[in-house]
Amino acid sequence: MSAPPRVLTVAGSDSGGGAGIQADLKTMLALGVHGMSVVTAVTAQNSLGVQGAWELPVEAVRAQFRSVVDDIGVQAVKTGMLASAELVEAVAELIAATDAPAVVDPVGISKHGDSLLAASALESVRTKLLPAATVATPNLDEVAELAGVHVGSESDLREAAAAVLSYGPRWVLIKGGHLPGEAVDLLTDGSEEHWLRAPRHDNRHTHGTGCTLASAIASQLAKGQSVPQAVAAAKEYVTGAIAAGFALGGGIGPVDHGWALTRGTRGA
Ligand SMILES: Nc1ncnc2c1ncn2[C@@H]1O[C@H](COP(=O)(O)OP(=O)(O)OP(=O)(O)O)[C@@H](O)[C@H]1O
Ligand SMILES: Cc1ncc(CO)c(N)n1
Repeated sequence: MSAPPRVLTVAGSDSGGGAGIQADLKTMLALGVHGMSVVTAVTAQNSLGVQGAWELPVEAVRAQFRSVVDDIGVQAVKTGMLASAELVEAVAELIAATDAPAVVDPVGISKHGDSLLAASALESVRTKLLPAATVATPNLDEVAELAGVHVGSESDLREAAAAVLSYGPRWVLIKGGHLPGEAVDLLTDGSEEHWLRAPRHDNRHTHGTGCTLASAIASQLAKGQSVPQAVAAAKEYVTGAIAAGFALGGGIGPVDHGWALTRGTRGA
């Protein structure tokens, strides 16, 4: 049997299983690629928030990356929580030296407002990580932090995209998920523009949406799709996962990564 496309996530572990490395690997399984991981940090996390976070040494991150790339090879890379300036710079160097496309989710804070990136790392994200990205996928808080653009409505998304593109990613996907109304995102490379729209699901169980979307894009790129095709397919997948999100613990539950695999199989 031929091997499936291989996708590598470079991200933090979420002990609750809804975001981070765990969301990435589940998404990759659901989309038919072989998922692999470089762990950058370990978080103690659940539906209520982040109770603790510990970074791995930069050497451990480099070694994991080299082990995967030198032997197994990758068709796409996704980055998520990178925690510190030192890790951001090391990962930026590693992905810039790899031929595979890189989807960079510039994770800043969790849905509960817990910081997952040191303030001192923002400049390295702007000058080292974003230039190495094939697609950068900031949410509205990350656009404000990185580029100083405050998006209050859909009409501000173009300005936000232009500001992020000025740091050098090939494409940017601005996620308008935090705006009221339709869930609208803008994908552009500065010449083409693609507006992605989905109905807003009135479901508070949205832990892991951003990680899931970025991993889905990387999975579709690894299968050989173009960036606009990969983003459209990923948007469809994350919308289904949000619609099926479920309550766990006492706070915000996860999206359902397996929604398309398990329909009708969750009974007794
Ligand atoms: N309630 C919702 N209904 C439908 N789509 C949504 C909803 N909330 C977010 N989305 C979509 O989910 C995707 C992820 O966007 P979002 O803005 O939630 O990412 P994020 O803030 O980075 O997530 P995370 O919580 O993982 O950091 C986008 O395509 C967005 O439009
Ligand atoms: C480890 C990790 N990465 C990313 C997110 C995104 O919010 C999170 N909550 N936790």
